Amino acid sequence: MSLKDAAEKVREKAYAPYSKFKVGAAILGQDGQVYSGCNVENVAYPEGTCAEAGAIAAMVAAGETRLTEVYVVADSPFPVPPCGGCRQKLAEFGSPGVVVTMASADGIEKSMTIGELLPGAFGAEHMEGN
Ligand SMILES: O=c1ccn([C@H]2C[C@H](O)[C@@H](CO)O2)c(=O)[nH]1
Ligand SMILES: [Zn+2]
Repeated sequence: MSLKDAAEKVREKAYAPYSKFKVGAAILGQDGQVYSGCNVENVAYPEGTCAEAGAIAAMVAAGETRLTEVYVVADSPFPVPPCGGCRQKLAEFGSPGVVVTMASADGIEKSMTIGELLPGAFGAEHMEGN
């Protein structure tokens, strides 16, 4: 299944009774497998998790820790970029050149790399010597 199809399919499973904003994310692992996740909200609002985090958790649980492509879709009039926390999470497992495609519900797409989404990222190199 394509990343687009996987993201659209998992978006239908999103649990978003509070924001009513359903998001689906699919990532391609270096192993060639597609991993997907949706946002899962909670009545204690800060405990909700993003779609990207769910997809990353599925990938790591399957034993893969590198991602090579990302697709995110939301029920929005225009493509929605990952939140700040998800940018950092994506940067943990993907190189700066990895392309993140964001899509609106009616198929408008915008692509940016992880490096563009998170310039000047905090990384392991900043902790050298510790
Ligand atoms: O890239 C994004 C942006 C938002 N959300 C979720 C979090 C929350 O459940 C809802 C509204 O912010 O959308 C994601 O899953 N991914
Ligand atoms: Zn997020």
